[in-house]
Amino acid sequence: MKQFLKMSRIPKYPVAAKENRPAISNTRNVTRTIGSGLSETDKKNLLLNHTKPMRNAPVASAPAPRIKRSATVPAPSVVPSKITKVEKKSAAVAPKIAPYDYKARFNDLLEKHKGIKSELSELRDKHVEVSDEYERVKETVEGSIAERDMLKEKLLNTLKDLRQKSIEYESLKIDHEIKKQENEELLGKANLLEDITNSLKLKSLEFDRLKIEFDELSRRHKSLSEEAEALRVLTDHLKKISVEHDKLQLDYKDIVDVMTKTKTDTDALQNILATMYTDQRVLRNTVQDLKGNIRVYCRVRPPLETEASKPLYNLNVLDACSIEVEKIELLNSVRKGKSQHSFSFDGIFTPHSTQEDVFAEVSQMVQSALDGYNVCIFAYGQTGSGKTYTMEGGSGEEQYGIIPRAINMIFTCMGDLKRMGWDLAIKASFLEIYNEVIYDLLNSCKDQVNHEIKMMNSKGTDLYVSNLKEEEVKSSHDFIRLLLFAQRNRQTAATINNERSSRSHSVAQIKITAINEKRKEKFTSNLNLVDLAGSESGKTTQRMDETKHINRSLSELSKVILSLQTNQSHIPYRNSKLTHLLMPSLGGNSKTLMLVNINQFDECFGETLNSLRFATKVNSCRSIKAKKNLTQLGDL
Ligand SMILES: Nc1ncnc2c1ncn2[C@@H]1O[C@H](COP(=O)(O)OP(=O)(O)OP(=O)(O)O)[C@@H](O)[C@H]1O
Repeated sequence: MKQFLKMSRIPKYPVAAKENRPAISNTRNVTRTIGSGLSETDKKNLLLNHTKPMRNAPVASAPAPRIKRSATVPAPSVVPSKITKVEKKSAAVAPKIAPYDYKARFNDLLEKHKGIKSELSELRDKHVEVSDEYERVKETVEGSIAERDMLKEKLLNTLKDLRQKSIEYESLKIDHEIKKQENEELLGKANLLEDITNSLKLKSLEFDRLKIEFDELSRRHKSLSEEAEALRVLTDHLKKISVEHDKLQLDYKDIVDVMTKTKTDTDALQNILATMYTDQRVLRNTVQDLKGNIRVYCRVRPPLETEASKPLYNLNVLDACSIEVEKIELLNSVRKGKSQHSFSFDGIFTPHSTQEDVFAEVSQMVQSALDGYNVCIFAYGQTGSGKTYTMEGGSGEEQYGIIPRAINMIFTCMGDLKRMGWDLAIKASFLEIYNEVIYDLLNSCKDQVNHEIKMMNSKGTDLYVSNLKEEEVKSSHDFIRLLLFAQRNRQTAATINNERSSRSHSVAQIKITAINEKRKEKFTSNLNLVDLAGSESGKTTQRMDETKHINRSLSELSKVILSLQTNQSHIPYRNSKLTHLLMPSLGGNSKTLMLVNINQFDECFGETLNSLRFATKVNSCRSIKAKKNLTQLGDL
């Protein structure tokens, strides 16, 4: 009932607006209504009404705090009637105070006032709490409303955007559709293009192949054109040749006739030539026979530059064949006075004579060897008189001595002889006789084998040296190579044995074999080219043995020549290796040429006289006639 009364006294003013509230102490009714007028359910409803809009109210609806709430509060006019009823009811319950008892009634009222006052105070506290809560809720609601408004705006914007995007999407969709169509169209075109590209590729390959074929054909065409041009030129040329051929055939017939006649003439001429050559040989031989089969020439060596200061004896060349040597002895010497001697030979070579001059005379002897005679050419004289220079010569063709010139001549004449039907074979050997021992100069082996002079046949007309190397020579170059090899071998030996080359006889043997198949003739001849050891007497005992051998072989040579001169029945060839070896070249069936080499030095006057005297002796043996070694092939 109390509560009901409290509720009926709810103030007319809205509770939320604190500042607008009237002062509680001024209105007793209002205080009472607020302190006890609200039930718990009302309070809850009141709270819910304030909070509900936050959760459940639509965002768009604005809060309506006071006006609506105040509307829910019962109008003040109604409240008095209700209070009246309540007072009536409570009056019925409370002990009845006598109306006159004012004091009691006053105390009762005081008590009631106190109760109402404490209730009012509680209500005030609660009101404050509720107001605070309300303010908080209000703030939250306002924040939520602002947030809601913001979200609403955002939502609106988003919706706008969405609408815009949707429009754009629609337009994009349309675009996409268009693009899709276009893409499909393009795909179709691309497929078409791919087909076209593929077919173009095939065409390109075909084109390349055709280009290669075309190039090949062009090249062939070009070469064929060139060939055709060449053929055309050839055809023209052939036409000309054909015309010339016809002409030549006619000429050929004439020439064949002429050649047949010429061949007959040539044969006749060849016969005449062969006869003439034979006659010439006979004549040459006759001349040589008349000149003598042993011929002697004297050669005077010119002093060398290094010898310019050496005193010379007088040497007068009297004519082409005679010289006079003269030495005036000093007054204080043992042999005082003038020593003058004259000598005559087949020819004199002065210090000015060249190698060519010498060979011009000697070549007749080489010719004799080519004509089939055995020939021996030897150089005699004291050491250093120019024997080796005369026989072998110096370096360079101009300085060539008799040996290289002889071989050159043989090979030059070989061509002429071949034209006359003679085939020549040349063999060469080189040996050295030192202290009566034969050394093979073509054998470079240090272990020297034993060499003996032996007879070729029972007649004893031909000799050979056992174990001697004999090389076939195909050209003068071959021969020069062998000559140089022999020279080197001789020099090596000379180095081992000092001055051996001056103290030994060196022999170059050239064997010529000629065959004329047509005339059935054959001959062999030996050309011995000898560089004798120095003829002077030994000056030291160390050289005595050598000198003995040299002197012996030279005196044996002298003896042989003298025996031949005096037509002795026994010729002592075998007394020395030298004479034995030269037997076929010195004997009746041979031609011999001796070159006596002399110096013009005063100190050599004695040895010069000895050499000239020996040469004179040899020169006097000229009576025996040489015989050609010719045989008929049938007799071989
Ligand atoms: N007619 C010449 N003209 C120029 N120099 C020459 C002539 N004769 C010889 N000589 C030179 O004189 C020197 C001696 O000559 P060579 O060696 O031929 O003498 P040799 O009699 O053979 O001596 P040996 O008996 O020692 O062998 C050499 O240097 C040679 O070149």
